[in-house]
Amino acid sequence: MTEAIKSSLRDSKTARWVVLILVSLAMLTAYLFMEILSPLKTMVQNAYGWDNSQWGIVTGAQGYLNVFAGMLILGGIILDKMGIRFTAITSGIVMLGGAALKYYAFIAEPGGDILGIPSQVFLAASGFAIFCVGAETAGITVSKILVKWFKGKELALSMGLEMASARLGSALALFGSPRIAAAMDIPTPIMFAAILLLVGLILFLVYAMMDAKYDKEGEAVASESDSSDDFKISDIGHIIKNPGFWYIALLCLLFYSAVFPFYKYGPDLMVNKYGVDPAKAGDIPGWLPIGTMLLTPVFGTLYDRKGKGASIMILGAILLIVVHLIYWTPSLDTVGFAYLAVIVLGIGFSLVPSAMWPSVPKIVEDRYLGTSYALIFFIQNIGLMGIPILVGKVLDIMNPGVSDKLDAARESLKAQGLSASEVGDKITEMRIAGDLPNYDYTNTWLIFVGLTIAALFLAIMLKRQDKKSGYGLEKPNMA
Ligand SMILES: NCCCC[C@H](N)C(=O)NCC(=O)O
Repeated sequence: MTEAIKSSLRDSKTARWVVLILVSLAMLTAYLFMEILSPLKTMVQNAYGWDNSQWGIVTGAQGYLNVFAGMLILGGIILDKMGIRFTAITSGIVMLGGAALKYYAFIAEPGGDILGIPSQVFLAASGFAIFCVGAETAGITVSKILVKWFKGKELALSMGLEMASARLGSALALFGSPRIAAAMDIPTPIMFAAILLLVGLILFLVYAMMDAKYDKEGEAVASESDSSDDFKISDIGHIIKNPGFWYIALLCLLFYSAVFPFYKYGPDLMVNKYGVDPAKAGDIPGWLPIGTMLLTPVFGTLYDRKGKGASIMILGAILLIVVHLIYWTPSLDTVGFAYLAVIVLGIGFSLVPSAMWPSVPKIVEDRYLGTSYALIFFIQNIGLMGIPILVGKVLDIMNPGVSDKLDAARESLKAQGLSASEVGDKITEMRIAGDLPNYDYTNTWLIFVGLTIAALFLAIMLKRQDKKSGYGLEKPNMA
């Protein structure tokens, strides 16, 4: 390896793998924190008395700064202007800062209101919004890192493995978080995840040292200054004139809105509809990222070799409709159906991204690629913000009085001097025993059904546009 380092760090397979491991593990910690609260919805509501709208405010915080303050776009510009090392380390620090604020909201249990929102909800949402700025920026930075080190080598493989590692982070959060919370208390898994983010930041620092060494060799200058991946405001005008871009960006919005918010509400659906123990609420949704880790590279290879990208997206959207119809249908209320649906969701959630992301370069010119991905993520974040908020609001409207009954029980337990954790446990017991009501998700779940039907419509439109414009989405990627 020493010889290889002397010739060029990038030429060393070992060095490339070290880079891949460093950034993949850093992204694992980011995705882990992203979902650390998701499987705790039932517990959080039982312990702190949040209604569903407040849950939506916190889990939808992903987009507040990324969309409204344009931080995702700014992150892209910073990446291009300040470079990979600065952006990777800064995004690590931003994620950690946001995570610390979110942890504070749970450990300090601040009383009172901020801007008419309970302080705990406001601070948890603010922390998550800040964290998500760092996480999205880290995501685009890592893509650029992989291009820098793997272009012309094992690029697709490296991207697939990095994504698999990120998915593992989501799975660990979904399986682990409720167990830790049940054994200790709600703030503890959040604290563990924040500590892991610190490890992620250290990994970015180690990477920065390797990157600096590589840049010193001079070879990287040409590679990093390859402007095809850069974000440029002036490119936006060209991109938005392309109808194919709109079909794929809107498909991305609808499709991801039907999947990522499932992490935020799926565990609570498992408790309320399927009677799952809240300490295992994330177990069934947790199979989704595990399934996608295995299947996405398989479908990616299929697309590379056989093509049919637009058809794959149509099939993925159809599967998603089936999934959400299963979760919606009131009579399909046994755990077997919940597992069946999550398996089908795993297949759908592997099919669509494996065809969607590699299709973008077929629709937009290479020189607009960096800007296009940033814009697609920007549009996607509108859904990742709006859908959790909408679902929470509709769930409250569809379940009049349920939150009030839970509140009344909580107040009387608090008056007996019980801590938030003890109150939460007691409320959970009473809900399991049927002494307190559960939330009925039936009507609310139609939002997800509607999103997937709209996604199917867009996938069909994309295929038609492909025929018209000759993007080559149905053609293999490999010659
Ligand atoms: N809850 C994770 C949000 C990640 C959003 C990110 N912009 C993204 O789409 N990444 C690709 C993926 O499939 O995770």
